[in-house]
Amino acid sequence: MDPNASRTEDTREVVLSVRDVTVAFGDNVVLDNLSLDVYRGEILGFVGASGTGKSVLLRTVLGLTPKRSGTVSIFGLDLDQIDEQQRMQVDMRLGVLFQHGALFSALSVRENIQVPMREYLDLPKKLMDELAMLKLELVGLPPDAADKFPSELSGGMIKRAALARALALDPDIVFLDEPTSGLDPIGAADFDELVAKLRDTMGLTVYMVTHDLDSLFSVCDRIAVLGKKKVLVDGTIEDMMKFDDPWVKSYFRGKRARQIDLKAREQA
Ligand SMILES: Nc1ncnc2c1ncn2[C@@H]1O[C@H](COP(=O)(O)OP(=O)(O)OP(=O)(O)O)[C@@H](O)[C@H]1O
Repeated sequence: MDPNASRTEDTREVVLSVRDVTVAFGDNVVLDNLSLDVYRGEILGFVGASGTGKSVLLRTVLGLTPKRSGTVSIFGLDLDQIDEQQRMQVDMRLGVLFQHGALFSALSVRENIQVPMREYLDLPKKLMDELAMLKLELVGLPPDAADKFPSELSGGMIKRAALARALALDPDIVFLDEPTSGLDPIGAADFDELVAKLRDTMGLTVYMVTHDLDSLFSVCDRIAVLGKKKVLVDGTIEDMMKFDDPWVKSYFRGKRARQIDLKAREQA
C-alpha cells in the first residue's frame, strides 16, 4: 500500500451527490446512470452539447423533474428519504437562477428578492425591506434599482437582480443556468467576477450550467462534461484539454478556446 495514500485522500465535503440517476421521457432516455459530486466552496462549470440534458439534470436535482432511478443527496440527505419539513430546510439552503433570469415581471426588484423570504420565513416587512437592500448591494446594484420593474432593467441588471433573489435566504449552494447568456463580454466578465467574489466571501458553492468558455477558463474550479447521457469527464481545464473525445476536443481546443487561452497567457 502506498504509505502516502492518506495524504492524498480527498477530504473535501460533498454537498451534492448524484448517484446512478436515470431520467427518461417515454422512450427517450436523457440521463443514464449518471453520477456527479459537487464539493463545498467550489465553482463547478457544467457543460455539454445542446440538448444533452443539462437542464434536465438541474431540474432533477431540484426535484422538479422525476427520475426513474438513482439517488440525489444534498448535504448528506437522500432527498427520497426525508420528510416534508426536512425537504423545506434543504430547499431553503439552495438558491436558483434559472435561464433568462425569470424574474416576475409584475413585481418590483425588491418584491422579487422578497419572494423566497415570503415563501419560507415569517419576517416583518421592515426587516424584509432591509434584507432586500442588503442583497442588492451584495450583487452590485444601486439602491434605486429596488423600485424598478424587470422591464426597466438592462440584461446585466436582470441577471444581478435574479442573483440577488437566489441569494435571498443566504443559501449554501446556488444553481445558475447559463447566467452569462445574453450578456456582452464585459457584462459577462463582471458577472463571473461577482460569482467568484461571492464564493470567496460567503463560501458559496456554485453549480453553473454554461456555454461560456470565458467563464469556464476564468472562474470555474472544476468542469464536468455531459455526454453519452453521463458525466463523460470532470476535472480542470487542463484535464479537458487532454481528454480524448471528439466533442470535448473541439469544444476546449477549438478556435474560440485557443483564442481565450492565448488572451489569458498574454494577461498573465
Ligand atoms: N418535459 C420534457 N418532456 C419531454 N422531453 C423533455 C422534457 N424536458 C427535456 N426533454 C428532452 O430532454 C433532452 C435534454 O434537454 P435539456 O433541455 O436538458 O438539454 P440541455 O443540455 O439543457 O440543452 P441546451 O444547452 O440547449 O439548453 C432533450 O431531448 C429534450 O427534448
